[in-house]
Amino acid sequence: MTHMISEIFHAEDWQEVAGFTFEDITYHEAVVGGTVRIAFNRPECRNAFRPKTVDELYQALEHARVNDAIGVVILTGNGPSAKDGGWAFCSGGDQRVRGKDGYKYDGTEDATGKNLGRLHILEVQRLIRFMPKVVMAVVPGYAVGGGHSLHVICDLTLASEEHAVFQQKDADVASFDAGYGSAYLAKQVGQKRAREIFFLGLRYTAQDAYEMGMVNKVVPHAELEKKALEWACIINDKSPTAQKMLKYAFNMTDDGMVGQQIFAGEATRLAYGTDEAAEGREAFVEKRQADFSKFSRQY
Ligand SMILES: CC(C)(COP(=O)(O)OP(=O)(O)OC[C@H]1O[C@@H](n2cnc3c(N)ncnc32)[C@H](O)[C@@H]1OP(=O)(O)O)[C@@H](O)C(=O)NCCC(=O)NCCSC(=O)CCC(=O)c1ccccc1C(=O)O
Repeated sequence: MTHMISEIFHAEDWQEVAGFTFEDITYHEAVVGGTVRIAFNRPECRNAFRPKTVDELYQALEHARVNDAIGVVILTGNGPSAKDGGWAFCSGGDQRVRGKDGYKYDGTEDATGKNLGRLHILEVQRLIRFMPKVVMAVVPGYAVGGGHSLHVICDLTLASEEHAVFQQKDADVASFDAGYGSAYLAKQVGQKRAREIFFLGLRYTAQDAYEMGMVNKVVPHAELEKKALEWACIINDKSPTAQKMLKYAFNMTDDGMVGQQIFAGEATRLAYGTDEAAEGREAFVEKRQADFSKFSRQY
C-alpha cells in the first residue's frame, strides 16, 4: 500500500530520494528530473519545526544544493491534518519545545549531549538564500511566524487560493526575525506594509499577499502542486548558468560583501574555463613566464 504523502501530492510525478530516513520531512525528486520537493511533514501541529525538523530540512537542502542535476527546490507542507483537516506550509518554531536558550531536542537527539537550545532555522534561511538553485515556496495553508519568514526568503511563492494564510505572529510569542524575515519582507511589500504585518500580526489571504507583492501566483488548491512542477520545468528549461548568476545578482544588492563574494566566486569559476586562465595555470606548472599577449582586453 502506498503511504499518502499529501492530499494534493501527485505520486506519479515523484520518487523518494534514497538514502535518508526522515521523520519530520519528506524528500522527493521529480520523475522528469531537475527538481526536488521537500515538505514539512508534521501536519498535526501545522508543520511547526522542532530542532529535528530543522536538522532534516538542512540535510535535504544541502543534498539538493550540491547536486548539479537539480535546478529547482520546491519547499512545501504536507497535509491536511488528520486531526482537523487544517492545511499548513509551516507555523514556525514549535512553541512546545522552546527553552530559554532556543528550541530543545528531546532526550537523546542532541548531538552535543548537552541539550543546548537551537535557533538554526536561520542557518536554513541562509542555505536557501545562497544556494545556486531557484527555491519555490508552495504554500497550501498557514505560513506563520518562522514559516512566514521561510516563504519570504524563497525566490518564488505560489499559494493556495482557498487555504493559504499569511500571518506574522512572532511578536505574539516574544520572538522576532530581525533579519531576512522582516527587512527583506519590507523590500518585497514596502516598509509600511511590512511593519503592519509584524506590528499587528493580522491574517492575509493568498490574494492579499499577491496584491502586496509577496506571492507570485494564486493557484486553486487542487492544482497547486501541478502548477509548482510546471513552473519548475519552465525554469529548468533555461540556461543553468544564467539562472544561477541571476539569483546571485538579485541577492547581491541586499547581501553586502557576502553577496559580492558569492557572485564573484561564480564569475571566477567562469573565468577558469577560458584559455587565458589555462595559460596562467600551465605557465605556473611548467615553471615558465605566462604569455598573456594574445588575450584580448575586450569588455
Ligand atoms: C498557525 C495557527 C494560526 C493555526 O490556527 P488554527 O487553524 O486555529 O489551528 P490550532 O488549533 O491553533 O493548531 C492546530 C494544532 O497545531 C498546534 N500548533 C500550531 N502551531 C504550532 C507551533 N508553532 N508550535 C507548536 N504547536 C503548534 C496547536 O497547538 C494545535 O495543537 P493541538 O494539540 O491540536 O491543540 C495557530 O496554530 C498559531 O497561531 N500557531 C502558532 C504560531 C506561532 O506562534 N509560531 C511561532 C512564531 S516564532 C517562530 O517561529 C520563531 C522561529 C525561529 O526559530 C526564529 C528564531 C530567531 C529568529 C528568527 C526566527 C524565525 O522567525 O524564523
